[in-house]
Amino acid sequence: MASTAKYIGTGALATISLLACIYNDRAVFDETRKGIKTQAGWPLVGNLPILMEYLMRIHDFLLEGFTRLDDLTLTMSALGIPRHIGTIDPRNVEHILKTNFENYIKGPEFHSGMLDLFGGGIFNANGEEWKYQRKTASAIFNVKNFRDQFTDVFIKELGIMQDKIFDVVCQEQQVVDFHDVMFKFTLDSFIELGFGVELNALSTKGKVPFAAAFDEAQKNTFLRFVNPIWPATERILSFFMPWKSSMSEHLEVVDSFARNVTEKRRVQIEAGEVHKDLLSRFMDARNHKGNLLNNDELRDIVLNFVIAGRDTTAQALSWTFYMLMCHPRVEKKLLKEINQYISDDDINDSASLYEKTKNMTYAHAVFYEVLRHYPSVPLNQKYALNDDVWPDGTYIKKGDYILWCPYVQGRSEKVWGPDAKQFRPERWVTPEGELKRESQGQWPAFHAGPRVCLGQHLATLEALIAIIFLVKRYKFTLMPGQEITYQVSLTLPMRYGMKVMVERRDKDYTILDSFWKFNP
Ligand code: HEM
Repeated sequence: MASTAKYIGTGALATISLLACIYNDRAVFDETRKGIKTQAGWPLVGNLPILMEYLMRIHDFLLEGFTRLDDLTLTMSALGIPRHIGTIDPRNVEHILKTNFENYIKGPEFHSGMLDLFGGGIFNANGEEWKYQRKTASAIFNVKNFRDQFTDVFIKELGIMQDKIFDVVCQEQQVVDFHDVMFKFTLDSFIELGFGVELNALSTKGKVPFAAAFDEAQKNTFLRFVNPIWPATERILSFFMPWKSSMSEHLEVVDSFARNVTEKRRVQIEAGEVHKDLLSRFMDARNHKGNLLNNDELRDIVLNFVIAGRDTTAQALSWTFYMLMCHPRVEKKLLKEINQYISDDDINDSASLYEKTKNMTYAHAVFYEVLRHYPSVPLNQKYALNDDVWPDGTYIKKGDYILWCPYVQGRSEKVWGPDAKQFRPERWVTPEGELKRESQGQWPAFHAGPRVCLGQHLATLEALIAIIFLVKRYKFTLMPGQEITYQVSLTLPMRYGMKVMVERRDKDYTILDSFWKFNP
């Protein structure tokens, strides 16, 4: 008996050693990919350990990888994770998203990890299921709505932000989490625009339960992409850490929020109310099978549009103010442009504000430069349906997962030149003073091609109006001693928020002086 066990043990060891010799830099049974620079890993497990080690700063880990291998396309193999080929080459990105977009879909791994939170909603859908959602939603993103309705809502919510938060913080010389305020602003604005619900997050102390659960659910969803055994891990975590809310508890909270939104609307419709927003369009629409949408489908629509409308813009605004606080030269130049274009009367006049904002070159340049450094979707993935050859000659096989990395791309000197890491909005302005747009392949902050962000003009308008309003009225200063970094998630939130001190620009005393007397 003992000798049988010994034979089995020796055989197993010999097999593992042999496999380790063959697969000495990659996951077991993974083939090498000729012609693609490869990040070498450990025998048998490939890059899995290093991925786990650097998970919480994955975007910088990838940036270091691309810089070290000195190439715009690379691959790595990791045990349990399908083969991924990553690129930051603008020509390849353009090819994947535009020229040959039909070959690249949201893959099965993406789909299953996202399913719990996003269901069959637009971010997780392919083919006809995606098409009907895109078409239905497109109808509300028109100039008339932008000019007449959206700007009004943004101004109203900014007024609440001013009265309930920033003016109070100024007066009471408190510190406030700017990131949290931006999330409340975009949540209130989008829930009202899209679904006709007044959530009043800006008037609520602390985090709204829906928002807290939604953030955690998104973080867990991202972690599923780098954890091949996530179903087991999530179950084990909830067993051993019962005091921590589990993924299913977070999902319950977001689920009931989304279902309440549609239920409320059904009651309103029965009472004879007429609505013409995103929700009403989807309630009247037919899905890809020709049926009216059921409650599950409507739940997915609501949640997909909340992530689209709330998170991305709140994050972009937060990173914008972080950059402004770190670059006083840019802030000064932006304030000059704002004061040149926008009078105090314009601030409350939607039509005038909308028209004037469109012509503010430097404000746009600041926003684009922020999205180059901090793209709200920092990393993205698709799945190749068929073999393909990218413009740089990379051979893609049917079934490969491909990645493009806007965070890495924006900071790459090979893509943006030697000053890539500098925050310099001037790069977006031509010598004639016109706004310069780079190709979508070079700057895919809003994606590109048929699946380009549907809300890019809405987001830009919302962000610019908020920037104008806030920069004109307040001077923000970073609370010292805090770490500002990103949270690894599907989008790019700030991991610990961003604490700021606030002064009104129209006051002739500085609150910061007195603040420091109390907090030396
Ligand atoms: C700064 C703000 C924003 C940024 C940077 C941004 C960026 C993006 C990106 C990168 C995608 C592609 C995601 C993917 O499928 O992989 C996307 C898709 C989308 N975005 Fe935005 N977005 C922003 C704001 C908004 C807003 C305010 C809305 C309003 C509803 C919106 C609606 C959408 C929709 C519906 C899609 C899916 C398009 C499709 O698959 O056909 N976005 N966005």
